[in-house]
Amino acid sequence: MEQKFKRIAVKIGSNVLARRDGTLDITRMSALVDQTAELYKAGIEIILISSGAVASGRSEIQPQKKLDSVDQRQLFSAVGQAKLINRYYELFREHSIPVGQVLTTKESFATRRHYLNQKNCMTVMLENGVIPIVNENDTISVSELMFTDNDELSGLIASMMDADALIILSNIDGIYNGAPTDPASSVIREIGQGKDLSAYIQASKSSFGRGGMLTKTNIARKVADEGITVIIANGKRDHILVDLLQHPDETVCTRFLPSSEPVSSVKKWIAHSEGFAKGEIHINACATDVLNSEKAVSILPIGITHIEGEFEKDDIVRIIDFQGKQVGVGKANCDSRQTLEAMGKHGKKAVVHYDYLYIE
Ligand SMILES: Nc1ncnc2c1ncn2[C@@H]1O[C@H](COP(=O)(O)OP(=O)(O)O)[C@@H](O)[C@H]1O
Ligand SMILES: N[C@@H](CCC(=O)OP(=O)(O)O)C(=O)O
Repeated sequence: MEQKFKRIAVKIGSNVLARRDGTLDITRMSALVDQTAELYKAGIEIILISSGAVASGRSEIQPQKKLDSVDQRQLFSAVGQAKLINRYYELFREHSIPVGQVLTTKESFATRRHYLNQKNCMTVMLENGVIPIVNENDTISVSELMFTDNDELSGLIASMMDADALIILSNIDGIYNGAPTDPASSVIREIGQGKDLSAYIQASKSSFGRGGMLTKTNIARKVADEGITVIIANGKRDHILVDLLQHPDETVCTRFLPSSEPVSSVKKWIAHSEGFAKGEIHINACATDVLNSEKAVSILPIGITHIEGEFEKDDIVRIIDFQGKQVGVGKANCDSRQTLEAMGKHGKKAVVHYDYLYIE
């Protein structure tokens, strides 16, 4: 087998694992496990991000009274995740491959300490030949602080674990250049950097999914910009995983071409931490120009016009240009009070150092 990728993250969407009636499609799951085992035995390190907890719990339990959406998610995922991981455990055991469960929440990515702790957990699993099977801990996730869907989670995991590729398996062959149901539409096979896809994406999403194609494309672009190949393919197609790696040219999918410029590990974390930003740093036209140039520059007080919000040193802040457009995300080198004091002055230390600045 061609070994272009040494480490891959594979996201298996709810719709790949759920049948039309919401029950777990064991045949599909078993086929995907067989393929994962084949790749594993060929020496590829694999991290699975698997949805399906809510979908598999739904068919297991009939609530006594009508439940609101939060109660439903908590109840179904508590029951369903146990069922899901048990299935994976049994199916991988037939290949003598150990697996481990990693349940996480969005907040666990907020601080660098938590982030590195999770990274360490999965690194030690991979070093010991264990396949991590990751899902959101839906039982304790707070609605406002949930991942948009598991596409977002899979992007974070691929980035955190420095994967060479992220394969997102959905119930569709890739991104169509029109409505997927329109016979005139076809799958876009390759997407280069900076391509705007918004005109193609329909608001529709599949029956058990949470995010839809728009989140998939946004995440895919961001992750590819960090130098990771992203592939969107149909998890319901037989042999898809192995085909994608063995016969990439003949296998229908959408491939986001990765940036050739490497992004440091800490910048990857910052790039995905935007949701935790505590404040905004507004910069003037001159600072915007320098930031957009090829040069490696930090945000200095002289280029700052004003700030929004209160932040501490090491908090995540958004960088806003003179036209009000967000141009980046960074880790503050000082708190908001010190920034206000230094703002507009020459010869002061950087408010966001280049090493902790991710330009979009
Ligand atoms: N241009 C497009 N190309 C492909 N799929 C699209 C497009 N626009 C909208 N979609 C919808 O996105 C769905 C897949 O996203 P989603 O429901 O989030 O799946 P998953 O549960 O696998 O994450 C497809 O089933 C399709 O209905
Ligand atoms: N954590 C949830 C997955 C929710 C979700 O957004 O799934 P998906 O539509 O596959 O990205 C579950 O296991 O049911």
